Amino acid sequence: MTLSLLVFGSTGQVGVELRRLGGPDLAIESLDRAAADLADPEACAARVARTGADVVVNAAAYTAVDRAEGDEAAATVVNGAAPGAMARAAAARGIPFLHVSTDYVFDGGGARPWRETDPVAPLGAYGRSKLEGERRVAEAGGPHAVLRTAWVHAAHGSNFVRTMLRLGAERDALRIVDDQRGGPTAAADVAAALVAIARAFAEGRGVSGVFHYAGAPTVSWREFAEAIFERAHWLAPPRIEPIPSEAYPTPAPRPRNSALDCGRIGAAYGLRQPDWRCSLEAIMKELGEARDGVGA
Ligand SMILES: NC(=O)C1=CN([C@@H]2O[C@H](COP(=O)(O)OP(=O)(O)OC[C@H]3O[C@@H](n4cnc5c(N)ncnc54)[C@H](OP(=O)(O)O)[C@@H]3O)[C@@H](O)[C@H]2O)C=CC1
Ligand SMILES: Cc1cn([C@H]2C[C@H](O)[C@@H](COP(=O)(O)OP(=O)(O)O[C@H]3O[C@@H](C)C(=O)[C@@H](O)[C@H]3O)O2)c(=O)[nH]c1=O
Ligand SMILES: [Mg+2]
Repeated sequence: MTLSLLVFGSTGQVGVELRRLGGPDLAIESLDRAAADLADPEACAARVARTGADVVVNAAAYTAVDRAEGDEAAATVVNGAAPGAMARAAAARGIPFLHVSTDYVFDGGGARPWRETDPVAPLGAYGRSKLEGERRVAEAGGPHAVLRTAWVHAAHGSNFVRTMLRLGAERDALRIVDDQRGGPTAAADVAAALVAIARAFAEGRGVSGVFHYAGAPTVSWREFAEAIFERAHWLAPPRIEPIPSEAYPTPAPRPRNSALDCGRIGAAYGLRQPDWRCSLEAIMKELGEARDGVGA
């Protein structure tokens, strides 16, 4: 059976990877900012209200963590009010609404991976705005899934992998935070999980709720940076100096422990934590081939 998705956020990391999954079994209509601006929640809701798609997926968000500190009202419209309005429109049609959220809803305390039942306490405006979205999506009352993921990266877009490769080419040494730990997650793996959940809903096997889904093993940003440079064969790797968070001040504090326990999504949907090292191989291959002009 062909599954049809209406996707908001076609130009983002997850949006691009969702489009790549389209094919005979998966029809994807995706909307960019010009087609659906989440700064206008009612316009987005109206778009949902007239869709013929089986499932709506929101991959759009205000993701500039530091910028959100000085722009919280706008971030909260995009990350809170808009998903809420879209989810209510989906609920009115009886179609499932899939939404993506973040590890930054947690305060980063403790050392064990966070469960969906653990208390949330965001440290900054981005996390607060995303939490608002989670709550409004649940309150809409329709079939829904909120996928909390972390440290999303891809061969395209704005992410830590591309930042490291850019800085690594410019400098001999990098100072990287070593006391924030999490699960790097490839956008392609997030997209595949969203499609699996959408298919489950279409087949009557959907389970509503919040689900954690992040890559394994858990590492620090410093360890992730080293793994990136190990695979960037075209670069002379920079020296990496491990630093504490205090040595890298940012407008928004980041959680120290943002590891996510992904047991619930395994039980509900049979989805296992992806090994980010395998996914990173594919991303580095894509970046290497782009450099070599393969496929250009
Ligand atoms: N990046 C990460 O590390 C993580 C992301 N997430 C969540 O995953 C989801 C996908 O993130 P990711 O793919 O990384 O996002 P990106 O930062 O790569 O892209 C954001 C997307 O949202 C769109 N967008 C932003 N503002 C608006 C707006 N006002 N109207 C319409 N579209 C808008 C952007 O469009 P444009 O190109 O026009 O700017 C772009 O398509 C988000 O919900 C995010 O919160 C969760 C954990 C980690
Ligand atoms: C560039 C750089 C960053 N860092 C640190 C800062 C920060 O703690 C960490 C990662 O930097 P970033 O700016 O990529 O991180 P950030 O934008 O906070 O990434 C987050 O984005 C949002 C959207 C999410 O939802 C989160 O899951 C998470 O992926 O690395 C260094 O220590 N040295 C450096 O040279
Ligand atoms: Mg960032």
